[in-house]
Amino acid sequence: MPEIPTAPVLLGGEPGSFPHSVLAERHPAIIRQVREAFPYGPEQHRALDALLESCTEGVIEPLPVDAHDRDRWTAWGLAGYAGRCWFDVPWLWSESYFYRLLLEAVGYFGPGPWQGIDPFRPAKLAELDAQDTDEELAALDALEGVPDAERSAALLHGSLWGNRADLGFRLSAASTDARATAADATQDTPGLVADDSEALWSLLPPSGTGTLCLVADNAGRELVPDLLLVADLLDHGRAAQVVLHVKPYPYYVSDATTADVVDAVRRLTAAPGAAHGYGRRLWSAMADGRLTVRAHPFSCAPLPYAEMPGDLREEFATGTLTVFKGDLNYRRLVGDRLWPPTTSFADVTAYFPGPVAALRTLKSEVVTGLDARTEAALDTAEDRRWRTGGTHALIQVAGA
Ligand SMILES: O=P(O)(O)OC[C@H]1O[C@](O)(CO)[C@@H](O)[C@@H]1O
Repeated sequence: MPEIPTAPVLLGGEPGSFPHSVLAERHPAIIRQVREAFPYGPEQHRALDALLESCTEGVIEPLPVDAHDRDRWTAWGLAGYAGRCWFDVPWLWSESYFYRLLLEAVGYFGPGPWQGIDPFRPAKLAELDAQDTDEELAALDALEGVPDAERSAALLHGSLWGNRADLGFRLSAASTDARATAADATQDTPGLVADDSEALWSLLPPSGTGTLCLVADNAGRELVPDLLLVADLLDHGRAAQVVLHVKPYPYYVSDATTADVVDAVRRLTAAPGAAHGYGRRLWSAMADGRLTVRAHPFSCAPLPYAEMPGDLREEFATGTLTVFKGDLNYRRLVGDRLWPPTTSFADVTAYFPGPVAALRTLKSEVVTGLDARTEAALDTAEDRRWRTGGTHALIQVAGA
């Protein structure tokens, strides 16, 4: 029997560590940002005050008794974690539950007039409306007439590096330039620390029969290039069907929901030039069922994908390829553990029920599948910053 590798689960308790800074600094900053984004009433301000106190100095509070998803969270570990310090439980769990309680505080789950109002929507829309987005869309015109393989590769890289568009990440990266280009990687270290793109293309041949499951990450300037890639794969027969997995409710600040997919497709259809054509084709693909959107509750679970429920496992099993976008999905795919970076990506994703790929910029310390030379070069050039700075990326594939 093959040995299943393991490594310590990331916790948030060590002062000075990256997870600790997320819990101690990023979460209070997110509460501030949300408070300033809407003219909330006194009840919501009081609830946000209470959450701030709880998540910085208090303990994990249970959900209200009438919460619609109390049983689900109990099954996801709340029963064992309620009453414990936020910093002492798995980092993935405390981050995830923080977003659940933030939505509770602003009345997102209702009942009441604030039900369904996404507290992160103003930031998401600002990003979609930014001039940078216009420029990125205008650049699509130059791809018209380019050979298929070249255009598809450009769109794959657009989707990959689009993962830097993460509004939560930028709250902590404000002092650095989180939008810096791939050329930021020093001369001795590659922008792409692993590149299995050939294996990825081999799983999506232009035969027109495959189903791609794309597990989306951020809305706005990540989702737009994801959708452009989807349109390209459908247009050129590399996928007959695409299932886009989004979050059932706002999460990790900028994670995409169905409303964000609608905004992104509308943004494309309203654009001039080639972008408009991509938007129209996506619209048609949604209308005739080639592109469907899925919002499974487990997409917002505080658990690794190794613990996914049977229905989701069956769904992924039917896909020709499942692509996980972004840092958080990567953490959940490989388990949120401090792996030695040379741990095999194939070994840690061996539980997955079909071919699987990760497209991700590195924004947390979780990484697998590097070769020893690359790891050593990165450590020498950048100490540990390469793991969290968002300036490096990877394309990894298993089960090809
Ligand atoms: O949007 P992404 O790429 O999933 O990144 C989420 C970010 O949030 C974190 O979980 C920290 O809050 C990091 O792992 C990552 O930087």
